[in-house]
Amino acid sequence: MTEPPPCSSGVTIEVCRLRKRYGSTVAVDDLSFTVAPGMVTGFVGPNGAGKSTTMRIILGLDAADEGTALVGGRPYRTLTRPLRTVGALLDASAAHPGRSARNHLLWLARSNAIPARRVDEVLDLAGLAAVAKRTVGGFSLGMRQRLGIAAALLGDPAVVIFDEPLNGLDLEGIQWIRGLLRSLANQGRAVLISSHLMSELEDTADHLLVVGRGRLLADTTVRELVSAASGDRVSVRTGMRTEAMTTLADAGGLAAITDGETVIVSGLPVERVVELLTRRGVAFTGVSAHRASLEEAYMELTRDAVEFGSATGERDGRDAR
Ligand SMILES: Nc1ncnc2c1ncn2[C@@H]1O[C@H](COP(=O)(O)OP(=O)(O)OP(=O)(O)O)[C@@H](O)[C@H]1O
Repeated sequence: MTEPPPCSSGVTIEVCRLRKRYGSTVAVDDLSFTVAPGMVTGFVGPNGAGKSTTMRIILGLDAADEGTALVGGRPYRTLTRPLRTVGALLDASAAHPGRSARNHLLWLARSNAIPARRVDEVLDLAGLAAVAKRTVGGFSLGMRQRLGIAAALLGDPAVVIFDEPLNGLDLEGIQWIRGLLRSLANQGRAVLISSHLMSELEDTADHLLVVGRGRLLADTTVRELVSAASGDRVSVRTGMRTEAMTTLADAGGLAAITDGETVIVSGLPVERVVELLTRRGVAFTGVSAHRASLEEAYMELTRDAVEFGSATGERDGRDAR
């Protein structure tokens, strides 16, 4: 058995050996990670991977069966004025439809001893100043997301947690949230955002926590993840595919055709591929180290997670998307 990671306190979010079951469903399975300040950490995994459950446990909305989740070194439930430590957006519809945006934020502010002027600051920051007096019931999804984010930022927290903040937004809304996340991280805050789509996080997250079936599959940077999935493969553009494949296979490479003009070979460095093709007179228009897309890297990781579920007979099909 591997040693449990140290569960020290004092920094941002620390999740340590967390487990949660709902009946026979294992939602979170021995999950450990930390979320560092000054960067955007993407929490990504297929539907049903356990992201929301983990976030709910961190925020004291659900109890773990085992393990600990600390925010700023303490369990959420022991924070006296939680909005001043951690701001969260889990559900954009969690505001009373009959209240105005401003009143919704005012009661939240009062409950955490936050001065009323901060309400106007966050309304401004979220681009809602002009609609502050309108009732939330008439808000579009994008406006509700903005209100949820305004609420999360009320207490000027060092830690920010957003569950699927880009879900269902138009391009303008997505760009706004991306810029906001970047600036929150640049201000030194720890920012944790979830998504079931890797493509959403590609240009947004600095660090990635990839989960599948409640387990941590990767704790890595975008660059490391792509480089691990790219392997030592070399991509060759050539009109002489058969000759290229024979030449490279003769030299010990494992070659495969991917599309009309591309041969991917593994087991040979770029320089050796160029040398072999040149020596045998195989014409080519390009040779480069193959770079996997982030989506490919993600698919590779989460496919393994699905296979794991299938092998143990626990798969319920939700991960197969
Ligand atoms: N309150 C609950 N009761 C029973 N099962 C639950 C409950 N909450 C979550 N689950 C189950 O736990 C697993 C993890 O769900 P969770 O919502 O945490 O995943 P997720 O990664 O956030 O998925 P999504 O991307 O769809 O939001 C799923 O199999 C889900 O059906």
